[in-house]
Order: sequence, then C-alpha cells, then structure tokens
Amino acid sequence: MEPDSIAGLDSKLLDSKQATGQPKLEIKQSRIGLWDFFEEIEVDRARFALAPLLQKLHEVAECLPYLARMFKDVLSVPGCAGLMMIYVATQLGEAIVPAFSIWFQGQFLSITQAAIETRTVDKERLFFIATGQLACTVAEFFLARIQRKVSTPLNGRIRRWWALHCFHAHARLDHPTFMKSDVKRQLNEIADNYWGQSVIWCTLDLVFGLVSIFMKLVAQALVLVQVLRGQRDGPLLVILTLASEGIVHAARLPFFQPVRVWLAKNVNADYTRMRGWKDVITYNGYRKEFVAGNLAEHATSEYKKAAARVGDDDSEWNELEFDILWPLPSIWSVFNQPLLQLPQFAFILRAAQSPTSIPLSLASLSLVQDAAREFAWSFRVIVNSTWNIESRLTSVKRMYEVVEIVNEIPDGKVPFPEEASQIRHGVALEFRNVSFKYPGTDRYTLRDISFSVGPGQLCVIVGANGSGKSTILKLVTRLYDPDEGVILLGGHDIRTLKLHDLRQALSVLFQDYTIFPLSIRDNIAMGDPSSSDDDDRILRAAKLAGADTVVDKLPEGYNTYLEPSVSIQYSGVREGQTTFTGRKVDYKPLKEAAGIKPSESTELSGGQMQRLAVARTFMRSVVQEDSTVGLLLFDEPSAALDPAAEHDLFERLRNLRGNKTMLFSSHRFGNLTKHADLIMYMDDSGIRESGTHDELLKADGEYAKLWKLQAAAFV
Ligand SMILES: Nc1ncnc2c1ncn2[C@@H]1O[C@H](COP(=O)(O)OP(=O)(O)OP(=O)(O)O)[C@@H](O)[C@H]1O
Repeated sequence: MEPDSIAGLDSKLLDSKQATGQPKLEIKQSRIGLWDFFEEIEVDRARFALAPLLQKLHEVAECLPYLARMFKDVLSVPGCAGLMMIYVATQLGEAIVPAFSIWFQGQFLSITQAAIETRTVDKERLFFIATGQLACTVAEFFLARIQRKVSTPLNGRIRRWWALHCFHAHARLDHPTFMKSDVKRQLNEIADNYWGQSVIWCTLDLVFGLVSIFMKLVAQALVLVQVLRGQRDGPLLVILTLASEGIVHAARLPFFQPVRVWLAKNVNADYTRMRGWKDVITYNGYRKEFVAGNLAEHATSEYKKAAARVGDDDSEWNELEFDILWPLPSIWSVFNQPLLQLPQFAFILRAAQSPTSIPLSLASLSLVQDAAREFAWSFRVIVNSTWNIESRLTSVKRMYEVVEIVNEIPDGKVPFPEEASQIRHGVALEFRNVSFKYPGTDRYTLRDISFSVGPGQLCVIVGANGSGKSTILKLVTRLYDPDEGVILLGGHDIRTLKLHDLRQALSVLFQDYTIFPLSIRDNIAMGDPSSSDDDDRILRAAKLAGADTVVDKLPEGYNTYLEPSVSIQYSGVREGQTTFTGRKVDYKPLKEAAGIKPSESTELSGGQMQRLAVARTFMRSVVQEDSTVGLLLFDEPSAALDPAAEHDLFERLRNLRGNKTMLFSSHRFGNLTKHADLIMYMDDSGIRESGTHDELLKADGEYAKLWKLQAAAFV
C-alpha cells in the first residue's frame, strides 16, 4: 500500500518546530501487515546538511573529557595497564603488517616481471621477499592470537570494574529517583552489554580501532606511492580506481542515509488477543490460576479462533521491521560492478589507442588496483566508525553522569541520636500538618495530617483500603518527603537528620515486603547488615518470628534460594529428540547426577514468606539487646499469618512496649488495637477519629462500627 500523508496531524507542533529553525516535518502513515506505521519525513531536508555534522562534532568535543577520564580510570584498574599496552601494540602491528605485505607482493611482481624479461633471477632478493612474505603472514597470525589472548582478560577486568561502578550507580539512588523514567533509561543505557563486552570495552575498541585503521591508511598510502614510483600511468589508474570505489561507497556513507524516525502500532484486536493468550501459557506467574481455572481447553480454542481470524498476517513486528531497515536494493546497485571495472575498461581503451604507452604489466595493474581498493575501503571504515563515535562517546559520558544523578531526597546533616541511650526506650514521633501527593499525581494522598506518639508507645492506624496508612510509614522512612508540613522524630525535623542515621533508628516491615533472590539466611541477615555474620542472631530472629520451623523443613535449610537468579543452563537439544544412535534424549540422568530437583525454585506459602520478612525486621530491632532502633514500623505484619502465629507475633511485640515506639497499619482489630496507646481511624486522606480503643468505642463512630462488625463475625 502506498504511504499517504495524514493531513493536519499535529499541525500546531509542526508550526512551532519550523519557528525554531527545525526542518519542516510531515508524518506519513502506511499499513504494514497488522500494523499502522507512522514515519516522520523531513519535507525540506537538505541532502547534506552541515548543521547536524557540526552538532555531532560539538557533542564529540563535549564527551572528550569523559573519554580521557575513562582511559585514566581503566589504566588505574589493577593489571590493566600492561595488558592495554600489549593490546595497543598488536593493534598497531595489525595496522602496519598489511602494508608490508603489499610491499613484498609488489617486490615479488617486479622480480617476476624482470625474470620474464631478462631470463635471470636475483636469488638473494627472491629469498628475502619470500621470507618477508612469510614473516608477514606469521606476524598477522600471532598478532591476531595475542590480541585475542589479551583482550579476554582485559575485557574481563574492565567489566568487573565497570560492574562495580554500575552497581554503585544503582545502589545509591533513592526510591523516587529510581522510579523516574529518564533515570531508568539512563541506567539501562549504561548496563548495555554487547555479548559480554561493556560500554567501556566497546569504546576502547572503537578508539583503538580508529587509530589502527588510520595508521593502516597512512601505511597503505606510503606503499601506494612506493609502488607507483616509476610507473607511468600508475597515478591515472589510482585516480580511476579511487573514483569508482568512491562513487560506489559514497552512496552507503552515513551522511546520505537519513535518520528514520518512526513508530508502529498494532491495530488488530485478534492479534493482541493471540499474543495475550500466548503469554498466559508461557509465563510462570500465570500458571497457578491457569491450571486452577481449568483454562487449557478454553485457551486453546480462543487462541485458535483468534489465529484463524488473523490468518497469514501474523508476522511479528521484528520480521516486518527487517524490510523497513533493509529495503530491496535500488536499481543503481546493478551498476556497481561495471563501475568498479571502469579502470580496466579505461586501460583497455588506452591500450587499444596507443599500445606503446602502456608501461604497466598486468601484474602491476592488479597490484595498484588492489592497493587503491584497500585504501578506499579503509577510508570508508574510518568514516563509518567516526560517524558512530558520537553515540559511543555519549554512552561514556552518560556512564559517568549516572553516578552524579542527584537524589530526590536530599540528605540531612544532623547526626541522630546524639547518644544511643536517647532512643533505647523508644523515640517520639510527630506529624504536624502533613500533606502529600505521590510524584506525578494531582490528588492529595494525605491531607493535613497531625498526630503524635510518645516514646515507647504503641500506635495503630486503621482505615479503608487506599486511605493512606502505608503512605504514613513511607514518609517516616523518607522514601518520600511531604509536600507540606513537618515530621518530627525525637523533636528533630527528619529532613535535617542524616538519612543513614534516621534509617538506622527505624525498623520497617512493608506490606508488600520483598523476599530477595538471595538465600534465606541472607534475606534474614539483611535486617541488620552489621551482624550479618552472626548465625546465632539469625537463628534467634527466625525463631522469634516463627520462621525457624519453616526453614528447618527445607532440604537446604538457611541456604535455600526461593527464587534463584541464576537458572540451570541446558544444551539446546530438546528433551525426547532422537539422536544419531536412535536414543531418545532424556535429561533425567543428568539432573540426578547434578542433584537437581524437578522444580528449580522452592515455593513457600504467603504466611511462611511473611514469617521470613518478620524475621528480617526482628534481626535488628528485637534480637539485639543493644539495638539502635527506637521506632518500629509495621504495615499489616500479620495479614497472611494464621491466628496462632498472629497471636504469638503480637504477644512478642507487645512485650516491647515501653522499649520501642511502635506504629502499625492494620485491618485487624482486637489483638493490637485493644492495647494501643493511640488508634487513628483514617478515611479519604485524613484522620477521621483518634483515641484509645475504649475512647473510640464510646465515641461510637466509624471505628466502633468496624469493631462491632468484626466482633459480630465471632459471635
Ligand atoms: N507509588 C504510588 N504512586 C501513586 N499513587 C500511589 C502510590 N502508592 C500508593 N498510591 C495511592 O495512594 C493512596 C494511598 O495508598 P496507601 O498504600 O497509603 O493506602 P493504604 O491505606 O495503606 O491501603 P491498604 O489498606 O489497601 O493497604 C491510594 O489511592 C494509592 O492508589
């Protein structure tokens, strides 16, 4: 289907673009398979605009200091300087050796020519040339081998250093900053790993490659001059060869290939449904409900119906994209070959006109042409690589910028507490007229919240789903800062306290707690990194949280990984495939030999997982007698626990009363609320009622209503 322009689409935007000196744009729409394809077309695009070239140069210049810094950093990585010197030396060797090879080839041709003409051979020279040629071949072989040998450990060392840099760049970011889409993009960019090669290695390789090819160009030019010396009509042949190669290559040079900006949108509902069903049967996360819902037959029939309606158009976008990126060759490509043979034609014609003026032998003719072609090719490689260098260097710049991203939550300066004894028996918490909207939203999640909890007191927040209970806990931990009002801990505005100290004084269990893809031991230990080697403490935390009985039943106990990040790798041969000897491939013996269970991950129930999460919280706050924690925050800590486990948990926590300040968000009444010093009932972003259990029952408001509702269920 021929593209047709969408009249009036975004015309306002186009006007404003023109006003700022940008080329005028038109958007063309076409249908490719089941996709609507939109592409920007620069209407008045100059064939070769200088401005983008200058812009590119400017960007490259901006990146150069980062490149210098990268070289300095890489050289300071232990063991890299020596390897890098060897690597550079081999690159230079690879640049020069081909020129020598061409020179020896020329010498060989001239000695052959002399032998034919004079019937004598200068044996010494012939031996010298043969040795030289052999030496070149051997040198090329060894240079390539050495380069390969050196590049593996060099890349490895750089990659390790680089991985640490990236790890630090990721680890230092706070929650709102990490969630920003442009930061995510930037982090993704620096994490790019091209088949095990980091951005740094690719950049180094590109820079060295450029230097090497430039040297090759110079060496080839010198050889060409040497070969041409004394050859009449040689320069004419060189010019003709370079011109014909130049014309053919020029069309492929990046200046003449416009940057294509496009998007494609699927417009077929059946295709979307087909893909949806395919995901349902493919991914782990859907399997439980898929099986429980008895969906196999339904899924197959729905998929079949959708596939039938889609018919032959079911190509994936990347199949279709190939045709866009690599369109059919143009008619001009037919003329490439004759164009490349132009020099020979010219020579034949010249030979026909005046045979005596042709001094070059056929051998020299071919040598000169080969050298000129190599020269043209090297030139093209240089242009292409230089064209890409800007994007490579920009990656280097970004990788250094990423560690300078300013966190959204600024650090405070005041150490907290001044003395550990100040918070040993809990710490006071106060919200003063706090209002808060989540970044990117217009609605207040909390509006004008004020309350205060004394040291060692127990406070429970209850209320409807989405009323803002968890958000209060997030603000105390400074995952976010309020838009208005102040939060005080021990009388200090928490924004003034050092973030590390603040978080050290808190212990928090979120509702959507995470079990990290680490061993159970590590998962519990990270509750208190300072005693992560203390197995006794880990065991005690697990026991107090009721997690010990769960862990003891696992074959690998505390070393169990619930969701390992590294999965087992299998050969590409399919289970059940028949081998040459007629054997059916079966992985079972291999699995048994390797001690692999049928399922690679270990599943725990929701309540068992919650016990692990509670154990992590206890690691720092409950187990440790000399705990530096003054405030415990729990968001629905018992949501998944059975009644006995919940009772035990609350019993333990109640024993801490007077020793720690505790703030709970909960939907459960009774166990906790009866003992609370303060209950806050939240609704619609604000605190509607507050007081003790008895006070709120007397008030007979919403809390009393909910309490009676829950109590009635047990009558
Ligand atoms: N990261 C976020 N970005 C935007 N809005 C959010 C975010 N997290 C929560 N919200 C919104 O803020 C409101 C309060 O959420 P919050 O989790 O504090 O409620 P909650 O009282 O703890 O609810 P529940 O009882 O269901 O746990 C909800 O409307 C929720 O949709």
